[in-house]
Amino acid sequence: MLTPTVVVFDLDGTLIDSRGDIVAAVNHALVATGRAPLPGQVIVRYVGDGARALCARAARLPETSESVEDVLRHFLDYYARHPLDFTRWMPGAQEMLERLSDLGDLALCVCTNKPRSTTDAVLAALGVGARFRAVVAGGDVAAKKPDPAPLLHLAARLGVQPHKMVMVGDGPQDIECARRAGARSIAVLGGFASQDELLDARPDVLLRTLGELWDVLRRWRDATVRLSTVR
Ligand SMILES: O=C(O)COP(=O)(O)O
Repeated sequence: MLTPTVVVFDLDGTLIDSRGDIVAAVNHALVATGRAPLPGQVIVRYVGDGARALCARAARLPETSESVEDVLRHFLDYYARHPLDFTRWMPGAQEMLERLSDLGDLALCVCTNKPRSTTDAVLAALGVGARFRAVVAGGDVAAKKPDPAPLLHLAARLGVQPHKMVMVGDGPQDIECARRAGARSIAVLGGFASQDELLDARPDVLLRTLGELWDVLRRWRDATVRLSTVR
């Protein structure tokens, strides 16, 4: 087993708790297009497959319907203006990012299905854009997670083999994307997916919070050092 050199984070539900802002933006879009707002706990169940899928599910439209465009436009416009009204770091996320950045020899990246405009707005508002070597957002490549394409795109951009990457995420989309790309996967509880959904996705490791990530990476690193000494 090789030590990972690239740690790729999912954004929504993994690094940030963005539920409040997503719900506010969806409800703004629903009302602006003449629809009734939905309870927050209904909307959060629709998150994970990108903004178009989210808007379509909330507006009860097929994703291919042209009417989704209107809802999506209102959603994106509102979210770009309100990226951080309610959004907070997930437990342990900010400290873990700082600790891993200080290590210096790991490339940190983001791979999110969130659209590029809202991803940029949120990372800029949090003041952490510069911590990431690369960010791939929804729409940057043709397919979204769970397709392996976004992660393979990152691997090519960084010039690393996918098996040297680890994808850290709160959704089955993240785990499947990692497996299909040939990367390792770490699931974190507390985000948008339930524990059962995450277990069904068969991650390599399941964490309660991001605070536990350090130990996992250290153990992989120690195991690699021991193996190379044996050889
Ligand atoms: O916007 C989404 O659908 C989910 O975004 P994520 O990939 O960062 O979880």
